[in-house]
Amino acid sequence: MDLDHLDLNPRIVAAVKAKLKSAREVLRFSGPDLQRLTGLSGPDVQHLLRAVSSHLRGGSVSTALQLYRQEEEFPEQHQRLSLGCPVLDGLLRGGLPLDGITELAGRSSTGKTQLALQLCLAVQLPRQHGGLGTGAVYVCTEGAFPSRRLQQLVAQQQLLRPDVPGDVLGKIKFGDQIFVEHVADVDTLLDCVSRKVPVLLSRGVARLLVIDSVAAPFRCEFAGADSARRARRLQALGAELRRLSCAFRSPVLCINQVTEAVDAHEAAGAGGERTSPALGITWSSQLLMRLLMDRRRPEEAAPAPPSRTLRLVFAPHLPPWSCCYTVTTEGVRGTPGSESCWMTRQVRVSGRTGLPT
Ligand SMILES: Nc1ncnc2c1ncn2[C@@H]1O[C@H](COP(=O)(O)OP(=O)(O)OP(=O)(O)O)[C@@H](O)[C@H]1O
Repeated sequence: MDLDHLDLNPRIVAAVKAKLKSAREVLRFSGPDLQRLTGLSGPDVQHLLRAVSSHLRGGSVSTALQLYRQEEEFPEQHQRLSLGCPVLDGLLRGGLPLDGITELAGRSSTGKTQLALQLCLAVQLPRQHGGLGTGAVYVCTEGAFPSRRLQQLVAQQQLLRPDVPGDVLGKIKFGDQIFVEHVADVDTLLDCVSRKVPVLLSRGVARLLVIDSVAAPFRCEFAGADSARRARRLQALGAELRRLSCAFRSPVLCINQVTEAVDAHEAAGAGGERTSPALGITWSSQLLMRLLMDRRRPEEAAPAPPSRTLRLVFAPHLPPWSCCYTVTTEGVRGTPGSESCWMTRQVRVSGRTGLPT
């Protein structure tokens, strides 16, 4: 009997054993109830409760480092959705977190939609290959869903994913598990994420939500004077997306546009950044993680730097990194060996942030 192992006066143990069978049972009663039941005094009952709780807790406190190292014991908590590229997955420590909103921002033609489509295929793979074994919901707010490009990516899966056996890829009907919805305004978008998407997620037919793009309806609908109403709607959207993500342990990927500084003076005002994601601080505060894609135009700085770069702007669990990537017929791939910490580089170059190099 575990009551015998408690570090207590034998008199207290005997009184408890007369009425209860285990230490766990002790915690079902309040202090006064235990006094009535066992006939012990108030201080004796306090000793008893302290001894029982420390015995059941095991007497140890886990540090954050210990929890981090317990990855194998708690695989669910550490599960990620693979992006289908070992370089990008390595930088993201396995891929997208399942709880929270990830934003993928960038200029036009940087490859945001390409990466989102790649994720819609990756999510369908079994868990041992980095997927979640189910489909995706793709909400388009501007333009039509790129079905032809999706079919091309499906046909090229074997080349993009040589790590996945051909028979596993052959069995999956990739095109049948992507649920596409077109919405044109903020009301329809909110209605879609609060009524339609939960049905698909709750039935388990999808575990990834992509919104391409989140900025379009908000930019069209709200003029400058309407900023308070826009902020409220953005908060409502963010709250609903976070609720869905946490309730169904499903990553939410929101594609966002960027605003560009027109001259060096304006860029200096934005911390030296030429581009900044649209929708401002109200939207930024809804995010778990922000990724920024960039692509140099031919007319931009020579000697030519790498033409496409992906940057992790912020994430609570990751250092700030960037890497080069390519977009080919097969999909989006990080360039091996191109990874670097952009914050260190920025501090070295500008020396303005006050952080040590
Ligand atoms: N079949 C393909 N083969 C190779 N590269 C392709 C193919 N289709 C698209 N791309 C590349 O992807 C880029 C466009 O990517 P994508 O449509 O994802 O851009 P985006 O960032 O979503 O832009 P926007 O914000 O304008 O929608 C093109 O610049 C092109 O280089």
